Amino acid sequence: MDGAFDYVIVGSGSSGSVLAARLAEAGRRVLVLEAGVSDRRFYVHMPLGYGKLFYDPVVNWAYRTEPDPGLNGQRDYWPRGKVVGGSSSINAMVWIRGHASDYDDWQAAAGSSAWGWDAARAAYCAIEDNADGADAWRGQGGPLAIRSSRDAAHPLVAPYIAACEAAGLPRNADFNGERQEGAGTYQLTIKDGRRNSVARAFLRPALKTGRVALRTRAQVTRVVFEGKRAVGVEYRWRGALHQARAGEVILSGGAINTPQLLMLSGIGPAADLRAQGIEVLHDQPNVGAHLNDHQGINYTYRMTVPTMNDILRPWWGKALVGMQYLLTRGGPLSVSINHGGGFFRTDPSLDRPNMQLYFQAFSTLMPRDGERPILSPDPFPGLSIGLSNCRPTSRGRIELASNDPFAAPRIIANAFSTDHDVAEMLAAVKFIRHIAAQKPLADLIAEELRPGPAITSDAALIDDFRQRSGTVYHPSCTARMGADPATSVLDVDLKVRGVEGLRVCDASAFPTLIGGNTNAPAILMGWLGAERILAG
Ligand SMILES: Cc1cc2nc3c(=O)[nH]c(=O)nc-3n(C[C@H](O)[C@H](O)[C@H](O)COP(=O)(O)OP(=O)(O)OC[C@H]3O[C@@H](n4cnc5c(N)ncnc54)[C@H](O)[C@@H]3O)c2cc1C
Repeated sequence: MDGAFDYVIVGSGSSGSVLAARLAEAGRRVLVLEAGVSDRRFYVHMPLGYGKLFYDPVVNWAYRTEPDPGLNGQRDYWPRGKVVGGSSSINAMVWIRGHASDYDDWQAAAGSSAWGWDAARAAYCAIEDNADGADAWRGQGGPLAIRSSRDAAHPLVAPYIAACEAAGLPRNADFNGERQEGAGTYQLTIKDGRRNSVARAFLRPALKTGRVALRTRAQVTRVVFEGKRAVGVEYRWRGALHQARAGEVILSGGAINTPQLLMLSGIGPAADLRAQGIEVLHDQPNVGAHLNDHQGINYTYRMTVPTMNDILRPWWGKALVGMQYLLTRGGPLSVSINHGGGFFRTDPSLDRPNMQLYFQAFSTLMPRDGERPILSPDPFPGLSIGLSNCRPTSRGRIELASNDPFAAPRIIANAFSTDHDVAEMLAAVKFIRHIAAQKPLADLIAEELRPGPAITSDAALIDDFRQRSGTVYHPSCTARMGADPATSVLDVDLKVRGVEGLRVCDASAFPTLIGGNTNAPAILMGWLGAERILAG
């Protein structure tokens, strides 16, 4: 497999698979090395298999953060896909582009319209095959099937949206349309009742061209350099170390593994590398820095009417929905866990939403440390209204814990480490209660279970979200792109500054965190990244 490739891409995730497909489409020969396993697994394809994948170490890096003072000293659990398709093969399938102005922020950081909203919008329209058809905002005919959860929505979604309206949040039929703010249902990367990962939509068709080779269970251990030029990678496959050479090396290992791999290859903060016994090739303090992630929390209610708990918990219900799924590819197992959602502002003077809502017509009162799968529904009718912040100001970092490439890096999340993030989350959780207090939803609620009616003061609410919140799985910016060499790792063409022949293309390259879920922007990164790479 050595020698004949124009590019070697490390990781087949949201960015890497799209990049591979686009480079192959342009006639280039690409080798994709993926540390994880094949995605040909039932629970990857069945949308509600999400819960089964959440803690499964076979398909999941299953990271733990360092004890986080902002989360009352707890170690948060950070799942990441370790499987073909990367995190797009284990995620909750919500398709959100983010706010248009997020891409103005990218343009400003990159100093180039190549990453601005006009470019992003055109790319999204080309990427999408939206079942609702094309309009000024949506695309149709692209490789990635998107469909709204509207038609399969649980009966409780309607009272939820009506309650949001009563709370002052208008109904919104398309969060990816002209206006992000409002309440409604999500668009999902689901096709014919099956998860539509990047493996399904991009990589598998690309493999058929014969210009892309994929090696699974192949974990890259370092980039191989001749002088300061990257000429290939070293990887472990079937118990032995191998080398793959290519014209260029592109790291698409995600926001945790890419900075780890850069540091293992001698690119990172010099003192930290030396402390691990790694020879410094290029001193780059921004590698692993600027870690940016969304924090989320659920408020959980006992209902007076049936929720999905009532059908998903009993054995006969499981059998029923299982049969329904196998026979028709429909029913509760064919949808995302997120039945509804929304975006709102905690302060009307803000110029864009700063909070995202998730409505789930079931409850799990999920424990933090995985003693129980998250889809083990509670033995009563329950539902959850969750939210996460859009643009937190807290910053964490990724550090090497050791120079062993098979050891997990240290994740220092630093959640809620700024007064800003605490204040806006406090305002946000109060708004959840405001929604739940509105008719017609309020009439269906028996009681608030978490945090519970005893938690009312600001101090108690803050302590509650420090205790119960956690990542919503969107770590980004740890090898970020930017026009300013003093504060970024990559130039506008995604090239790693200070060396030759090496680029990064994944969520670690985001200049700033997008206000919404990160699969769409990671796919966009692969799509637009291919254009930068093909331009030279
Ligand atoms: C549980 C969960 C739920 C989520 N829900 C949503 C959602 O509903 N909507 C949404 O938009 N986003 C969601 N996300 C986030 C979104 O999926 C990610 O932001 C996005 O997939 C990241 O893309 P990426 O290309 O940066 O990395 P990934 O997709 O994670 O890909 C990285 C790939 O590189 C491989 N790799 C890493 N290191 C190496 C190495 N050394 N050698 C070889 N291969 C390597 C990994 O195994 C992986 O396959 C969720 C994420 C998770 C984990």
